[in-house]
Amino acid sequence: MSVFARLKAAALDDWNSYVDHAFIRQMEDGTLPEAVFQSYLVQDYLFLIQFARANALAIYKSRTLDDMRIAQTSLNVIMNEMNLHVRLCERWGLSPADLEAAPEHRATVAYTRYVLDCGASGDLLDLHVALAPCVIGYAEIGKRLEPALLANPDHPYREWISEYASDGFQEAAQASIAHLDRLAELSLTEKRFDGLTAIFAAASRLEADFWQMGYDIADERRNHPAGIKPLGA
Ligand SMILES: Cc1ncc(C[n+]2csc(CCO)c2C)c(N)n1
Repeated sequence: MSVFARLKAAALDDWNSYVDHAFIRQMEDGTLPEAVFQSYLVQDYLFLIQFARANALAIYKSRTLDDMRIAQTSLNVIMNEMNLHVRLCERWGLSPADLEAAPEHRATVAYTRYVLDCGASGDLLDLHVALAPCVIGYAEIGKRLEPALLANPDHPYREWISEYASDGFQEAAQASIAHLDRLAELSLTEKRFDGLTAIFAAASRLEADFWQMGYDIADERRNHPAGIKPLGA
């Protein structure tokens, strides 16, 4: 059993609250309101900037060139992934500069700084366990949503789904599962497993909160159309 499979089994409720969130179900059947998706995507751009930093931190925390290359590859994947955000946001009249200038929502701050702190205060295994729900979860979600895309080529979220269902992302997730096993061989003890499960469970819950944030920003906007500017507007 891979370390990832053990972590997922140990934190299954938190994992499911993330990969089976209402946001994913509504995306699957195409009923996710566009305003919710938009709010999510703007924050996700800001999230990716911080995750680029987390991968830079992974290079700093690496002791071998192999570990460095893995973080470097991940950084490249993130830079590519941001093109999707730029492309989709352009259609709503938002430039990359607009995206970068958007205020971070508290859910974005909570998740990204939590991961960065796992890496700053822990070792490379702690950091990669904190990063695992992000990489592996999105690949699992992409695969789950792929049939909806095949059934409807005009699916409103086709670009997003095909990005995460793509071979590139599926391979990145497999590489991440294998890398966790290699890191664990060096430093995972049974005593450490509970602490790593706590990190994995927390990151999964923060992913679930990230989906929820899309609805919260859209609600805040609806309730204060011209008034108080909500966080992450
Ligand atoms: C909230 C949130 N969680 C996960 C991802 C997906 N993701 C982020 S970085 C990366 C590749 C790193 O190797 C992947 C797959 C996202 N976009 N937004």
